[in-house]
Amino acid sequence: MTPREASQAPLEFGGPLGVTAMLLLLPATMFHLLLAARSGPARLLGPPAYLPGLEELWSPRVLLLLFIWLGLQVALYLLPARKVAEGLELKDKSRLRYPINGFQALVLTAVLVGLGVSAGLPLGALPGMLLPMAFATTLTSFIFSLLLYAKALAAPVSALAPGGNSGNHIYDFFLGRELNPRLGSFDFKYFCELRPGLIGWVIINLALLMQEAELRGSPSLAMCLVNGFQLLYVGDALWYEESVLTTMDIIHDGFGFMLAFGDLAWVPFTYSLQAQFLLYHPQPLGLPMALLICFIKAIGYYIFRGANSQKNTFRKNPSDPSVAGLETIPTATGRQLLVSGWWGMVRHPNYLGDLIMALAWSLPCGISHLLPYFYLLYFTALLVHREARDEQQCLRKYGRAWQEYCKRVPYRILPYVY
Ligand SMILES: NC(=O)C1=CN([C@@H]2O[C@H](COP(=O)(O)OP(=O)(O)OC[C@H]3O[C@@H](n4cnc5c(N)ncnc54)[C@H](OP(=O)(O)O)[C@@H]3O)[C@@H](O)[C@H]2O)C=CC1
Ligand SMILES: CC(C)=CCC[C@@H](C)[C@H]1CC=C2C3=C(CC[C@@]21C)[C@@]1(C)CC[C@H](O)C(C)(C)[C@@H]1CC3
Repeated sequence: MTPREASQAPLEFGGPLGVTAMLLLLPATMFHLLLAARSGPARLLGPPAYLPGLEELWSPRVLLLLFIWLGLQVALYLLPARKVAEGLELKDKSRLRYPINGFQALVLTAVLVGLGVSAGLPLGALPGMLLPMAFATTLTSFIFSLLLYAKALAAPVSALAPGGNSGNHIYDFFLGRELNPRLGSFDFKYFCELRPGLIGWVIINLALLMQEAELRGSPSLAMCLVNGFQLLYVGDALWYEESVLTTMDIIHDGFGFMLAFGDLAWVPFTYSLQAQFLLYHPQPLGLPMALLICFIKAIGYYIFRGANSQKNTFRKNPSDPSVAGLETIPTATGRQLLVSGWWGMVRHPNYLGDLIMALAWSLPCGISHLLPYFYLLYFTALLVHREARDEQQCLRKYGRAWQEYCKRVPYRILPYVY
């Protein structure tokens, strides 16, 4: 790219040095967590009990399994959809079209896995394959991101993301140069964000539950709660699939290593950490505590769903009766900002609900180890950073109206605290 073409967008994630560190640290952290979960002490901090050799990580059979999985999800994505949604307007004033059939893909995957298991598919063997599977997925994400980078070299300037075109190769490879890389109508980012990793996560959880039942006669209450809560989260994401079209990932971020690795490897292998931990470290959980945890999950889900649906309904149709009575601030762009309802409580009520749910996912693992709380810690850091990125974008987009909103709603995520 010539310097003239390089975008002037401010560098994020600590610039080239920061993203180089993340390129190495993210996969290293994922493998550390996988090893720690199966080790006796299950320490989050401190060195792993051992370092696996290449023969433990590399398996052509597992790579083939991964490709079968990706192929299956591509096939389900290509099935006729109940609806085709339009994305937000792009720089060149066009709108992309997206199939809405993610929930259907989840149900069909469940049916296929169910049929497979009843025909003797050894799903309980999956937990023993997590290390080589994570290795194959990391390698695939890396090669995939290189291909995306190469593809973006031929993309028109209007197709590039605002952030991933600094001219620094490593930085742009990490953030992603092209906003919506596609092959025909197949959208790589949209597909990866919601399908193979997210559905793979619940399949890994289920495999861990089945393995626990094989080892101990029946699945534990803690394992059932973790499975149920995370299945609800994934089911919700796919049921409300259309709302992903207005997230930062789709409308702002390019598709590079961060999202490719995040979607395909990080989500299934680290988000299943609580279930991995429970397989190797069974935790007693009484009914009263289980009910309390369900209550916490329900509060988190109520806030998360309420806030996301309220904003999505408002953005789609501000005169919808469920949002028409809410107080708003007009902006110079013609759009309005909500200042009452969920979005009048804090500036990111959906993050608050998501964090409360994250707590409920860890609590069934007891309080003897820090490891199952990794997701809560990582997610807090991710959302605090994401919130700061979003606020900068909103300030650029809405100027004074955003400043007025910040004055009216002073707290970001947690009322009276942050
Ligand atoms: N589990 C996980 O790993 C992750 C989960 N998430 C979840 O994904 C969901 C989406 O998050 P994300 O994409 O970060 O952002 P949001 O859904 O919070 O969207 C932010 C956008 O909403 C609009 N907005 C902000 N304030 C208002 C307001 N007062 N009134 C109307 N519109 C407003 C602005 O866009 P505009 O005005 O242009 O519409 C802003 O850019 C969240 O629930 C989050 O918790 C996110 C990251 C990771
Ligand atoms: C540290 C690292 C590897 C960064 C990459 C971050 C990604 C893992 C996340 C960025 C935004 C995400 C979203 C979801 C999953 C995690 C990633 C990809 C999401 C699909 C989870 C389900 C939710 O309901 C959601 C659809 C709102 C959400 C969208 C953002």
